Amino acid sequence: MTSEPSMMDAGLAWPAPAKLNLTLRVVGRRADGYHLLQTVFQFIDRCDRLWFDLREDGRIRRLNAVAGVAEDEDLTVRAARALQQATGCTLGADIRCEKRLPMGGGLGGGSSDAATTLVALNQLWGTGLDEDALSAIALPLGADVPVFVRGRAAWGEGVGERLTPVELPQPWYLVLTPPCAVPTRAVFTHPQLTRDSELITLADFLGGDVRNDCLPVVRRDYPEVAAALDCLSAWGGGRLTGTGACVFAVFADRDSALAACRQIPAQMRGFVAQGLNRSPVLDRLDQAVATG
Ligand SMILES: C[C@@](CO)(OP(=O)(O)O)[C@H](O)COP(=O)(O)OP(=O)(O)OC[C@H]1O[C@@H](n2ccc(N)nc2=O)[C@H](O)[C@@H]1O
Ligand SMILES: Nc1ncnc2c1ncn2[C@@H]1O[C@H](COP(=O)(O)OP(=O)(O)O)[C@@H](O)[C@H]1O
Repeated sequence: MTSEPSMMDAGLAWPAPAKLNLTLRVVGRRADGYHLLQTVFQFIDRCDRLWFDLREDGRIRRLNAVAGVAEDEDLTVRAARALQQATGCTLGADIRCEKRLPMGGGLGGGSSDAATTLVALNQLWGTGLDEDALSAIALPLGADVPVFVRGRAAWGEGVGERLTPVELPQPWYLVLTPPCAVPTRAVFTHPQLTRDSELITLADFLGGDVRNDCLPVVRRDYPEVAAALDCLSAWGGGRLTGTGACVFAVFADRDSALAACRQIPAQMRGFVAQGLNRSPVLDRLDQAVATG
């Protein structure tokens, strides 16, 4: 079990934070198969880290390997190319990404890497797109990418692109990372997935209406996730983020989260992190703007 070091340790890196879905209701399905959701996104201070070196020759290269992800499929590379295409920018970049967030974990790491690439290169290339324009490029890369571009905790509707910023408490979370990946697509194509949850309002969520419609099918098909959920039963029960595999419990302060963390069986992996209503990528952008 680990706790996140301060962002001050990140040097010149650009952070790509994880998100948690504090609730996730599947309320319908579009003609193209995408599901309509009601969800609440909050960031946590656990991040991938990215570095960008500009190139004059227009090439986009990924310098690190990512297990199972070819360079051309990497969301950082796709994001950079999408920004080039949208703006006609002739500059390129060498991209290095230190992966710290599990893939297929429901923490949105790949989506966050893509968003950080858009935000960083828009600044470093001087392409000058505003947040709305960047979000429009973000959405085709993944339903989760716009919330990371906007960088504010949000009530999300549609496929997750209709975002209303929300100010939430910023508690501490114990996040368990079961040793399995749950592909988002596998959950959304599951015949037993609930797809007709009643619509609620943000006020209902704030009043305690919290659920994740993906949980029953994920719990049943992934015993590693079920074990992690059971581990958190002593702390009010585990909750699933996104389509999983990661699960979390909520704590009022860091010490209680760390104390719970110490009681988790040694073979169970996880970490303690704080909820954030503002993404650290916005602070890094401010810093880049201030230093030119
Ligand atoms: C479910 C959520 C909740 O935050 O998170 P994750 O568990 O993936 O982190 C997201 O909506 C995921 O967003 P993201 O991971 O960007 O998904 P995408 O790449 O756009 O879609 C992956 C696949 O999931 C399905 N999909 C995704 C989103 C959605 N609203 N309806 C869907 O049916 C589609 O089949 C799509 O081919
Ligand atoms: N830079 C990247 N980091 C993580 N995953 C990536 C990346 N580029 C592409 N992917 C693909 O996106 C998938 C979803 O990754 P991720 O966003 O981390 O999980 P989730 O959608 O469950 O939150 C991965 O399984 C991988 O195939």
